[in-house]
Amino acid sequence: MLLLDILEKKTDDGVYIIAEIGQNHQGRLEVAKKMILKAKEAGCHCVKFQKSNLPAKFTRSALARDYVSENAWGKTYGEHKEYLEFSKEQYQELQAYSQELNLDFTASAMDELSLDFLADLKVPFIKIGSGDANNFPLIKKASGLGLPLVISTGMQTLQTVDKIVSIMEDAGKSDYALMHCVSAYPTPPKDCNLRLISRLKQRFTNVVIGYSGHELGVAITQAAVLLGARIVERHFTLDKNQKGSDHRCSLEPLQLKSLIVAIESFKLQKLPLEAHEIIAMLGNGQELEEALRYTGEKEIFPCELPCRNKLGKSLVAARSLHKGQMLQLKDVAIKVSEPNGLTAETYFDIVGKQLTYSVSEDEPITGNMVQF
Ligand SMILES: CC(=O)N[C@H](C=O)[C@@H](O)[C@H](O)[C@H](O)COP(=O)(O)O
Ligand SMILES: C=C(OP(=O)(O)O)C(=O)O
Repeated sequence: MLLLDILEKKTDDGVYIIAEIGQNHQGRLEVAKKMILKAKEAGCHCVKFQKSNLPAKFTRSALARDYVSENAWGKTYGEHKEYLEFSKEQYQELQAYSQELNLDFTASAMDELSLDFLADLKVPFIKIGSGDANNFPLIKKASGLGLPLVISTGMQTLQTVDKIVSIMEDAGKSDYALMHCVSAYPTPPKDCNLRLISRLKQRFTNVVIGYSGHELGVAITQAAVLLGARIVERHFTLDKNQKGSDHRCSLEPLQLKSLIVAIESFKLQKLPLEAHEIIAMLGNGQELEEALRYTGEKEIFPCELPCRNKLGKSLVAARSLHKGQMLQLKDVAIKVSEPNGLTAETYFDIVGKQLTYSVSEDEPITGNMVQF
């Protein structure tokens, strides 16, 4: 598999291309199959889905909230997400179909139960999406499965990325990649911050760096490869005008194919190029200049806040907790919560701290509830 060859540094040739089908299948198995076929025809190496166990990923109130949106597939957010989830049998069917086409098949594991589900399915690698990049217990568990990992870093600080790398080091794991990602749909060119790819490569010299892009078009992703990204992930759609939150920033089959043809024409051994060389080569003017401008250290960008508020993970009570109690790890779960609680990266910081309020099971733990 090309991904393993890249992760094990056995080749400096080839960029591994992931078509992120995600939830662009509209909840329909036959659409998902058609997308797999089209991704193969476009020249992708892998098709990827998103796997959630809803009560494990979301709190009850996050699932019960009204989802008033033109992209909603249900009245509540829970009904919407349920509509978009495939069953185990459907996953097996999609996996078998991808295997027939000689295409890697995987999904992002959006909670610990989904991680077990994907490991049982024997996927070739596990994707950890940006929403879980600060979910350290999930990442720790993933690092112990003996499967390669591709970890996105949208909506996170450099400190969080450092922590991911230290979890990998503690697990003795080298077959993993970090993806530069900005979680805004679509990401404006000025927020793409592509130079962070070079920054990540300098800081983590032994780690393969990739790019998971949410911008419009293909030029910025080509630039990411010219900066040295060895794995590319883009959302994929049969038609950008369909209902659904991700279609607009997705690539249609012809666009995806044009991206892959362009990447295949690059002389990878001569990379990375400097920003001015990339602009001269791709000639895409202002958008590319904006995307290649260094706008500072890796941090949570303002354009990512809507996504972080909606899908970022919080600390919640794993059981009923009482005022005065000293918190232990087993008391705390990590979920998307409505409203948000303390962000997931504070998980290990709250051990041994005293609760100043009682909290019911599945309710968020907020900063004012803990004596720091
Ligand atoms: C951060 C993250 O998980 N992002 C994913 C991957 O990029 C997205 O596909 C979301 O699942 C999608 O945008 C959610 O849309 P809605 O809320 O309409 O189901
Ligand atoms: C959220 C995901 O990806 P990214 O953070 O790379 O957009 C995902 O793969 O589910």
